[in-house]
Amino acid sequence: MNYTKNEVLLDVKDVSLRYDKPILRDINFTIRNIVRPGLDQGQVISLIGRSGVGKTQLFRVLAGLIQPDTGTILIGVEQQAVEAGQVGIVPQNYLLFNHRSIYDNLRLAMKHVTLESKEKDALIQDYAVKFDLTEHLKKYPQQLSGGQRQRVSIIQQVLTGNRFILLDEPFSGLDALMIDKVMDLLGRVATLHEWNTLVIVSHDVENSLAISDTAFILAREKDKEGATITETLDLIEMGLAWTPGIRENAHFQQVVSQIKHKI
Ligand SMILES: Nc1ncnc2c1ncn2[C@@H]1O[C@H](COP(=O)(O)OP(=O)(O)OP(=O)(O)O)[C@@H](O)[C@H]1O
Repeated sequence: MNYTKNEVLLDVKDVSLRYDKPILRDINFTIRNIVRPGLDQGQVISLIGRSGVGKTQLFRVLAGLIQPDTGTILIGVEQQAVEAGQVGIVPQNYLLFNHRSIYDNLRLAMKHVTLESKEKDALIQDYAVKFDLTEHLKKYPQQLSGGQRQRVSIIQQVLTGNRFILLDEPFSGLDALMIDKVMDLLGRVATLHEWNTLVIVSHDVENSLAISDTAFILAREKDKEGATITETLDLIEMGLAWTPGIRENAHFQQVVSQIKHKI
């Protein structure tokens, strides 16, 4: 596979968080800009851990929504400390306004984008065609299925212009067909711009690994409190990244089963 990993896009250093007990401990990882000749290849990273391990807290820290007790999160090529609003978030209960149409929801997402009104409209129409939403633009969120709402929610974050998008459990509550659709969508979002970086927080080992170039396993170590990164999987080096149909691959299934035993 012909690629290089260049500048740092996300640097998480010594992050810890505690409430009445330690939740996150010594979280350290770096995401670099992957460059593939002839492609706008973005980054897709998974943080995988079992229920209750601290994924949602890490999600909130990475999004700048809560301050960790120690550590720093630097984002973008400029490596600035993360602040709420700089990172697109797709939480489990998608953030859509129910009293506004899908078009208006998307339009609202572009509030701070410096484009003329006509250009914003053209961009929405363009994304709607690209991502199968044209027939839904006039509808209201409640008239859409969960999977369709999720697609709108992801596109909404793309339209804000944020290069980083954090997704909390993007596969939960979706049937197999919808999972394939969201995988396809995420893969396409990741190739819209080389700096686009998707960070998936999930307990779903198989689907998370299938879409990622890198995965970090979040778990508790024996006799230690608080979750930390216990393993890093470089799926590119393992020959398991960027391959459609990878879930059928025997080596991939072996890796999935090993990770399921470790979390
Ligand atoms: N405000 C809080 N005060 C005290 N403890 C909290 C608070 N919020 C979360 N916790 C604890 O932090 C731990 C991690 O919670 P978190 O929601 O991050 O887990 P999770 O991995 O996202 O789980 P799930 O997949 O089930 O949502 C849990 O033990 C939880 O009880």
